[in-house]
Amino acid sequence: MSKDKLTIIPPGKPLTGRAVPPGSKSITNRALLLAGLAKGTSRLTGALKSDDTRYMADALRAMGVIIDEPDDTSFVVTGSGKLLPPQVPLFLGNAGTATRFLTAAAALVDGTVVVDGDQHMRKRPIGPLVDALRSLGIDASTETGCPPVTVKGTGRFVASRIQIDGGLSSQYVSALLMMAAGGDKPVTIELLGEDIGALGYIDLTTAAMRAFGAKVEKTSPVTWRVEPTGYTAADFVVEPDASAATYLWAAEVLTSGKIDLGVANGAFTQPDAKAYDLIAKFPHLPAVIDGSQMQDAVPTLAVLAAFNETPVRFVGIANLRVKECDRIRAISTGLMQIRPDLAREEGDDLIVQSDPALTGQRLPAKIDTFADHRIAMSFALAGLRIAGITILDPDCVGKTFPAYWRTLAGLGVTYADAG
Ligand SMILES: O=C(O)C1=C[C@@H](OP(=O)(O)O)[C@@H](O)[C@H](O)C1
Ligand SMILES: C=C(OP(=O)(O)O)C(=O)O
Repeated sequence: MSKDKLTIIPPGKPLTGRAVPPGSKSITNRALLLAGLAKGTSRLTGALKSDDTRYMADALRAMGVIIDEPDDTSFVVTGSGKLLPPQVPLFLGNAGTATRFLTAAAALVDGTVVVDGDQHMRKRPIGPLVDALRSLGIDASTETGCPPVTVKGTGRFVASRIQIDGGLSSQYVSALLMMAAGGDKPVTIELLGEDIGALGYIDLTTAAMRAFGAKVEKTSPVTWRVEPTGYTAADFVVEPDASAATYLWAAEVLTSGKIDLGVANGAFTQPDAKAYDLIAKFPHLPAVIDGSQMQDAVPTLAVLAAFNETPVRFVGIANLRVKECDRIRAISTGLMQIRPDLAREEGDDLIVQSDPALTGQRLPAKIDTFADHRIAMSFALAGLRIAGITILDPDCVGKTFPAYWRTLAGLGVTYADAG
C-alpha cells in the first residue's frame, strides 16, 4: 500500500464476503525451523509470507538451508540435517519467534552465530533464554539482556535438564524444546518461576515437533521430556492465523456483517482462537477479560470493548509491555486519542471505558501504531464505526498480515488519504 497514513471510511453497512486469513505466523516459523533442521526436503503449504517469515527463511538460507518458494503460500525446504555458521549476523527485524527460536537453535551450530534485530527487537528481553543456554555450558552472551546475542556453539550439547523462566515470554520455552531434540541424550525442560501465559503456544510447538518426527512428552504441568531424535523432513500444512482471524471476527460483529473465513472457528489449534467466544458476546463482553492465554487478541478485544455496553478490565496482560511495543500503553494512548476518557491503565491492567454511543460519531484521531501491526489492525476496527480514524504507518501490518488493507477493502471498506 506504501502510504504513511490511511483513513478508514466507516462503511455504514454490514461487511460481507469471503476473507480467508493468511497462514499462521507462529506455525510457519516453527515449521520453517524444524524443516531446516531436518535432513531432506519438506513441503510447507498454507504458509504465511510476511516480514516475520521472510526473516526466518532468510536466516535459515544464511545457514545453508535451501528454501524455494514455488507460490504465495508454499515453502520447499531442503536441509542437510545441520545448520552452518552464517557469514554475517542474522538480522531478524522485530520477529520475536525467529529471534528466540534461532537463538536456541544456534547452540546446534558448530561456529559463531550472532542473532540481531531492529531497534524494537533490541529492546525485547532475551536474558532468561541466554541464561538457560549458559547453564548448559553453551557460550552465549548479550550485553543488554536483549539482542544482539552471540552464540558460539560446538555443534552439539549435552544436558539432561534445562530450567527456564518463561514469565516474560513463552517463546523461550518453545525455543529450547525445539533445540532439545538435537541434543545427545533425552532432555527434560522445566519451567521456573511464575506460570507462563499462553501455554497454548507450547502445545503448538510440541505438535509441530511431532510432525517433524520428534518424540516429546509433557511429563507434568511444568515439564516436558524430549528424546534426541533430531528431525525428519515432512510435508506440513499450516493452518490459518487465529490472531489475524480476530480482526475479521470483530469486523463482523461491529458491522453486523457476515464474513466467511473459510475455516470454522473451532478448527484452530492456536491460543487466540479462544477470543472467538468472547467476540461473539459483543456488545455484552464480560466486565473482566483475562488476556493471559490469548495475548495477541487483546488489542482486538480492547478496541471492540470501546463499543461495548459496559466497561471492560483486561487482566493478565503484563507481558504485553514487552511485545512489538508496549501494547498496554499503545492501546490506552490510541483510545484516549479518540476520546480522553475512553481508557486508563491501572498497574498492568487496562480499563476500557465503553460507550456504544461512539458509533456514528466523527472523532478525528491519528493513531500512532508504534510500528506494531496489531495496533494498526485493531484500531482500523474503530474506523468501522467512527469517522476520522487515521492509522499512521499502515504498512506495519506486513509483519504478519500484508494483505490486511486489501482484505478489508474486499469486504467493502474504503479509505481516504488523511488530510
Ligand atoms: O510462540 C509464539 O509463536 C508466540 C508466542 C507469544 O509470545 P510470548 O510467548 O512472547 O508471549 C505471542 O505473543 C507471539 O505472537 C507468538
Ligand atoms: C507478539 C507478537 O509477535 P512476536 O513476539 O512473534 O514478534 C505478535 O505477533 O503479536
